[in-house]
Amino acid sequence: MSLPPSNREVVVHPDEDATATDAGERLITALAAAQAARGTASVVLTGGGIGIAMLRAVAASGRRDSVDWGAVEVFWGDERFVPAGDAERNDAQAREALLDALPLDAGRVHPMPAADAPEEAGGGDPDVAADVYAKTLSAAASRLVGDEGVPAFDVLLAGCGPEGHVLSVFPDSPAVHAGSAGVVAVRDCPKPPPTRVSLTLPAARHAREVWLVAAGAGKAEAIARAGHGASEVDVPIAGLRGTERTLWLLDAEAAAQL
Ligand SMILES: O=C(O)[C@H](O)[C@@H](O)[C@H](O)[C@H](O)COP(=O)(O)O
Repeated sequence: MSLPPSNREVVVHPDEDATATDAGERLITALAAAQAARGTASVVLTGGGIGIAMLRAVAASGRRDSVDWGAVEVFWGDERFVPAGDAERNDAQAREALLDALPLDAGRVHPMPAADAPEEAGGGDPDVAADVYAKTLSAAASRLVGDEGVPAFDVLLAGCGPEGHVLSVFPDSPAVHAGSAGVVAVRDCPKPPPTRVSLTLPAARHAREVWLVAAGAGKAEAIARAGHGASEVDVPIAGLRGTERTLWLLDAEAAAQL
């Protein structure tokens, strides 16, 4: 049984659009505040409908340029292990929704290896891809402050599935039993595509702020179970916890059973 984080806040919105818009505005605020405090900012992006919708909200925001995007480090919490540029890739969807419109420093954008990358860069084998990304995180941890080889990300974003998965960590899966902070290969994922690369929950917990962004009645039961003390093995949502803040941005349907 995992204890609900004492630093968890829940904000409920009327609908999915309002949730995505608020999440986008909050992300702008958080990244600008991190830069004011530390000169740089880091964000871990995710995939899924609302994970991408909130990036579109950032792109459309009149406050977008309050962030010095050239000093933002971009990571992914999980990725589908498919060829680069495949529309199924979370980074491809993020680039189309927001990143390609921003003056980012390409050297600070860290996509997870694609299935067709060169072998030594993680292509062809998701376990090698996971190891390559773990090295990427370890190098970043020396720049961005962190321990166990994982940066103290300023904001880590996560969506969730109807059974409570977050990132590509599913209930009672090898990934959810990975007890250390790291990056793992995910095979036979219940949500297609079947092969993925994902941060473990302990790695996600290195983030200063962890935000769950979710909408729709289909998420309500898992969110309620996580909110009422379910274990992270049974409901991985329950394992989302930031070192400073845990924020759930939900629409009314997703929050209905809390
Ligand atoms: O690669 C992925 O698919 C995501 O990382 C996944 O964790 C997603 O965030 C949830 O499944 C929610 O997706 P929806 O918002 O589309 O329901």
